[in-house]
Amino acid sequence: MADLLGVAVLGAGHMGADHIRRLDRVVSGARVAAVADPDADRAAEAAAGLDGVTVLKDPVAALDAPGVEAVLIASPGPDHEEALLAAFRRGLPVLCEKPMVPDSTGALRVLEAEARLGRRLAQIGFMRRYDTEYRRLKALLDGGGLGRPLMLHCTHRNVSSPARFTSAMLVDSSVSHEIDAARWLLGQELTAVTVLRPTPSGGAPEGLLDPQFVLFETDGGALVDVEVFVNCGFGYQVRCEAVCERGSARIGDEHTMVVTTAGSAREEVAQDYLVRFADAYDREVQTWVDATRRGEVTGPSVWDGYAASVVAEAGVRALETGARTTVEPAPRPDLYAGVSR
Ligand SMILES: NC(=O)C1=CN([C@@H]2O[C@H](COP(=O)(O)OP(=O)(O)OC[C@H]3O[C@@H](n4cnc5c(N)ncnc54)[C@H](O)[C@@H]3O)[C@@H](O)[C@H]2O)C=CC1
Ligand SMILES: O=C1[C@@H](O)[C@H](O)[C@@H](O)[C@H](O)[C@H]1O
Repeated sequence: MADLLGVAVLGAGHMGADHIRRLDRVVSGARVAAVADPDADRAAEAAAGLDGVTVLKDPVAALDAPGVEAVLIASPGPDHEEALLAAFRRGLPVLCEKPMVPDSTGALRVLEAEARLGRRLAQIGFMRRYDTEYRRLKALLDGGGLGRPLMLHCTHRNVSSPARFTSAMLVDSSVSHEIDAARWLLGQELTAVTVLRPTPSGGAPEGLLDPQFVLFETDGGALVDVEVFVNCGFGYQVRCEAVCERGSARIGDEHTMVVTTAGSAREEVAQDYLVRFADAYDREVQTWVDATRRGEVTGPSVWDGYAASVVAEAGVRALETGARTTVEPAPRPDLYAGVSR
């Protein structure tokens, strides 16, 4: 391996451009070796000023560009499967943004492909596992001092949703974070889901079912509820309160700045995930680079990505039918026994 890990970044949109900046200027031990985006202008803009980088339109060709030793996938979710399978064929380590693959059949193909290799190559971008507040909550729950967790109450609000955001994406893109966080925090699998939909907000685009109220049941007898509201208009708010037998703990209120002026004080609310989770993304990518340079794969696994897709797909069916829907995952391959829960 070269002194710096050569990374191909596929997709140079919001997340891809931010990860390119991070690889170039924030994390140590890596460099951007290739940038691919079908939108050539976007790729060129994101790669501007970087030395020794190949800029292409074809994401698969980027994997064969000079100096590429690892891949960061930041294309839209439905494009992840092709990129993951192409990386696996070349034996390249991957950090893949969430959702790993939004449809569970495609996610299963990726799971089976990695299991056939017999070794882990991919880490999935559930960055909340690297957030300081989430890690404190996880340590508290694991410590057992508050007793058994009974419920998680979660809030996930975005100022506005991107163009082409669908009602299903509130579940399989936005709530995919809570699905992973709940599995990780509780160490339990989500077994059933119900989605309720109030009259949509007047601030939501025509036809978008926003907000939604999602209720999960777990195999450990806990309940997880999520208010997801992606056009709330006022701020990016992600909260989680764990209610346990002997106490409760809440995260999500810390990321703020209190501004005092002219006789009053007001709290500023982060406007998007790039601000709220900046530290988490930095830690996630640094951890991935360090592990890759050691020849290891750590963090959320392809099994975690698959599990999130199966749960989210049941959630989308629950949204469409209004019925409580059970989650029916494929068996967990031996490769993932005991991995990162
Ligand atoms: N971890 C997190 O908090 C977040 C994760 N994401 C995830 O990051 C991924 C990208 O999302 P955004 O950057 O917000 O989308 P975006 O729409 O801003 O950018 C996507 C880019 O991918 C390009 N693209 C389309 N097809 C491609 C392909 N086959 N190969 C390579 N590039 C392709 C598009 O031209 C566009 O430039 C998604 O999986 C999304 O769910 C997005 C926001 C936050
Ligand atoms: O992953 C993300 C986006 O794709 C999603 O659209 C947002 O709702 C989330 O807050 C953000 O973290």
